[in-house]
Amino acid sequence: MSSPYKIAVLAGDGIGPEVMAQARHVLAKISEKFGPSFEFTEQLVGGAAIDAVGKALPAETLAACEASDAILFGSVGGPKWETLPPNEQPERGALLPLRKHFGLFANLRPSICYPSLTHASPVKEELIAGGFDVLCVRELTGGLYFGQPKFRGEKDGEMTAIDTMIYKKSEIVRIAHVAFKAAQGRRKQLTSIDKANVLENGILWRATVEEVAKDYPDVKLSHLYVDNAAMQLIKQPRSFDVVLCENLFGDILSDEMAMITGSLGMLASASLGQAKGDGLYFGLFEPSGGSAPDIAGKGIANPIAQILSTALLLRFSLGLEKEAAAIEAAVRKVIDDGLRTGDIYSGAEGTRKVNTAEIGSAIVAAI
Ligand SMILES: NC(=O)c1ccc[n+]([C@@H]2O[C@H](COP(=O)([O-])OP(=O)(O)OC[C@H]3O[C@@H](n4cnc5c(N)ncnc54)[C@H](O)[C@@H]3O)[C@@H](O)[C@H]2O)c1
Ligand SMILES: CC(C)[C@H](C(=O)O)[C@@H](O)C(=O)O
Ligand SMILES: [Mg+2]
Repeated sequence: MSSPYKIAVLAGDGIGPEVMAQARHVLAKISEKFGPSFEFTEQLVGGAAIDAVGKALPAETLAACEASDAILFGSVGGPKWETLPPNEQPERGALLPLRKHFGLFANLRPSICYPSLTHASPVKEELIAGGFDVLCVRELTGGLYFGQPKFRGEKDGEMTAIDTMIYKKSEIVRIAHVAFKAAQGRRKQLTSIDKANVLENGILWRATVEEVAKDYPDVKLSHLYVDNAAMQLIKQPRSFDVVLCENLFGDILSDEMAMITGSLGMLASASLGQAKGDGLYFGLFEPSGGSAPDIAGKGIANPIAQILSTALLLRFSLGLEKEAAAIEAAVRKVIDDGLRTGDIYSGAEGTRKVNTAEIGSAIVAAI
């Protein structure tokens, strides 16, 4: 793979376009400073696409993604489209089909609270003194999100809803390998999450992860039921390194991890398929949070999750490690310098409240 790299840009709805603008400034600076060039194709997705062409994932958008090296995604959804039939809504009509279409089964959500930001976390500061750094590895194309049958309607004389949780062993094996390999490159500790005391899925999940663990004797594996995990994350956040979850549990626990770092606006994510021959991955890179209708249009959203997702794109899909690291270092510097969007501003001494564009410009300048 070589420059110019092709990136499909799907900004979407709500704060999506606002934070995406800052990510684009960051990429422009990366080109200027380090040399790689990018070819962007901006495409409609989600509610914006419904409004423009009547479909959450237009064929043209999908074709542009297929012709790209990676997808940079903003966020989709919002109250405006909530009354549409479920399958036509932005999330189920665009985001889930994109994940499934490209086989993006591995969702990495690095949850990092910089030491200078611990005051913004709702957990007791002494519990994360020195920082918090946990990687959530979430299975993304299975479980309740996609299992069939799915049904909502009249059954046995009353309204009934059915969602089906299905995991094949092979799906658990491949995501477990991702998590163990990630742990090997970190603090060598893996916590696997399940509900094996109640769910058949949980029993298969735990037994399969135990089997895969034999290939990774250097990684210390432990298991937690998901309810206990939700509690332990608050009680002793620093006891975690890599956390492996099925799809729904990972969705929920990753928002919790994001709050430990101070805000959902800090949590980046990479959704990856199988590694290609060159060791790189086709992927979709997006903030873990949504379109934030409550703050959209005000220019105050935190663009850091989008900017850090862009760094993950450079690392995993393009192999531009030095450039990715430069973005991450710039974000850390700006946080250390005390700049804060409203979601991470607590009035602490030495900090200053800024808007989306101001923190974006500061990150560009720090690169
Ligand atoms: N990947 C995605 O596109 C994605 C992810 C999650 C939710 N959604 C959709 O977004 C819509 C709104 O969902 P929701 O309100 O439950 O979740 P949300 O993640 O949009 O917002 C939850 C809370 O976090 C805050 N927040 C999120 N991102 C922020 C940022 N960058 N800076 C500052 N604050 C931020 C919001 O202001 C809000 O208070 C729904 O339609 C939902 O389905 C989309
Ligand atoms: C919008 C929604 C479908 C999505 C999910 O549940 O996966 C989001 O919450 C996320 O965390 O990426
Ligand atoms: Mg979520």
